Amino acid sequence: MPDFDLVVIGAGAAGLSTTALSAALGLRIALIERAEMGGDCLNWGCVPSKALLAAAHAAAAARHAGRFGVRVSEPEIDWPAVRAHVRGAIARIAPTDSEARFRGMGVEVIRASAHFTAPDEIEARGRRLTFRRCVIAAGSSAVVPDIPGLGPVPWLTNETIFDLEEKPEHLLILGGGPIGLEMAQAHARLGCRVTVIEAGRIAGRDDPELAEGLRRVLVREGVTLLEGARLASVEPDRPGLTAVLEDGTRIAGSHLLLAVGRAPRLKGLDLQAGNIEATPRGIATDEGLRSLSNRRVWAVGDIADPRGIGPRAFTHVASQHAGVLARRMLFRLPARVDYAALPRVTYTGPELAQVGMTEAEALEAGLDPRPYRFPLPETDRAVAEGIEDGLVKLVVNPKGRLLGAGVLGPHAGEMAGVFGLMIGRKLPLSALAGLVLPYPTLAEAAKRAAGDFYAPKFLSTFSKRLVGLLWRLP
Ligand SMILES: Cc1cc2nc3c(=O)[nH]c(=O)nc-3n(C[C@H](O)[C@H](O)[C@H](O)COP(=O)(O)OP(=O)(O)OC[C@H]3O[C@@H](n4cnc5c(N)ncnc54)[C@H](O)[C@@H]3O)c2cc1C
Ligand SMILES: NC(=O)c1ccc[n+]([C@@H]2O[C@H](COP(=O)([O-])OP(=O)(O)OC[C@H]3O[C@@H](n4cnc5c(N)ncnc54)[C@H](O)[C@@H]3O)[C@@H](O)[C@H]2O)c1
Repeated sequence: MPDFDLVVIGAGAAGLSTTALSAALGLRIALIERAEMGGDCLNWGCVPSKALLAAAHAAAAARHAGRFGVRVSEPEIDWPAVRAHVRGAIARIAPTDSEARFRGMGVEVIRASAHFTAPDEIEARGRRLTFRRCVIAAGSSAVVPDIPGLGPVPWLTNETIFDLEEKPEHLLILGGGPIGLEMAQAHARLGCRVTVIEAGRIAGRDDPELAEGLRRVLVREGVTLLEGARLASVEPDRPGLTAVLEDGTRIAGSHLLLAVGRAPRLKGLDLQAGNIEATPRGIATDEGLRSLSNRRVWAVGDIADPRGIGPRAFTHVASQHAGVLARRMLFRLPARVDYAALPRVTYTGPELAQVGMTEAEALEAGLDPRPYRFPLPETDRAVAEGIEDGLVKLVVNPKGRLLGAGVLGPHAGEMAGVFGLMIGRKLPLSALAGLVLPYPTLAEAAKRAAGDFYAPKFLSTFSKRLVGLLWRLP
């Protein structure tokens, strides 16, 4: 008889969702966490970044109030108070992820580092635990690239940037993905000089038209974006550092944030002892998240690398994984991860939201996509609120099925749910085109874009003739 029905390694978003579901269904569980309960999302990811952005957006709103006839002077940034707001947001949410809450569910929470000692055994804090099933939810951490001179430079990652006691004077950010862009705008709006060094183009996974709109906003707000730029080396300075690009450009900065992607936390798990196969992208699983080599073991969240699909580092994916696991591992029903309707949002102002495929991805998949666009500033709500940037772009197949949708606009992430529902439930585009939306809302742009798909048929010569004929009837 094993010690536990289930051992979960990692109490981040993925491990906690899995544990909560399994505990509610009566399993005997050990949850092992070596650092903070709540993992990256609560402590060093989503929550602190969104809290910092909220402070930054408040500063931007104050700066722009003048155009509505509301005059305020340049906002003063009280950095310790901003930090207190960030810490406060974490503290407010922490009880939900706490050891006490999970102990209350009957879970044994062990605060230690876990590693495999056998295919059905784990060791934590010198204690050996046997299990019937094990779920690896050890997450990912920031990639630290091999850059000459990086050693002596005090670089930052998401695990340290939220603890800076003083506002950075000139923040250099390596990488223009979601982390780089969110941190760039947050710090720029809070009064720091910011330079982003991006090897490709910013928001490289998002639709280029939407990324272009975001680029304009960031540049207007004073962020220096160096795209197609390669960092050759860094040199320590007192204070700060100098970044040297391959073309010889030298940029002096006070701090350097590394935001060039994530790597799965495989080290220290002793996967070999557990007979668990892994790739550099994570634990190799089937599409239902079960290890390919050890059938007692499953992987969820950032560390899972489902075959042919690959990892996706989002908190909502961690919850989706827990749902797949519950169906497959607990109820033995067929279930697999499916990202066809997956939303992702970069929480800049404006937000950049993408659901499902971009036009380029649909083209690559040979789906003959048709793009339909509507600029947000053309909606009455945008006019009333002085919104000058934004776009809705729908990617539709020839039969009128939504394959993907992108929105650049204020609170764009709030529109993502509707698109996710349409793609996930395979609703025809007419469902969106015919939707009665409250007036005036920015979401009307999505309805107008959908309407353009039907406009040629609706306004055709045939339709006009038909109406003409019907009009003559008594
Ligand atoms: C700056 C930033 C902002 C983000 N913003 C968003 C956002 O707005 N929206 C969104 O959806 N996603 C966001 N993400 C991504 C999101 O945070 C991750 O996808 C999510 O946290 C992954 O959850 P996880 O449980 O897989 O991993 P983690 O949260 O990393 O949890 C894994 C846990 O396992 C523990 N662990 C590791 N190894 C061991 C071991 N051997 N023994 C015991 N414990 C171990 C770790 O200490 C950790 O607590 C952001 C990420 C970052 C870095
Ligand atoms: N709002 C959100 O949902 C949110 C926010 C932050 C992070 N995340 C998650 O975390 C993941 C990681 O984010 P990220 O921004 O670190 O990684 P990323 O992989 O999304 O982007 C990294 C960027 O760095 C660039 N890059 C890589 N090496 C470089 C180098 N040597 N020099 C210059 N540029 C280089 C890449 O071209 C890319 O544009 C995201 O993909 C996402 O899944 C989500």
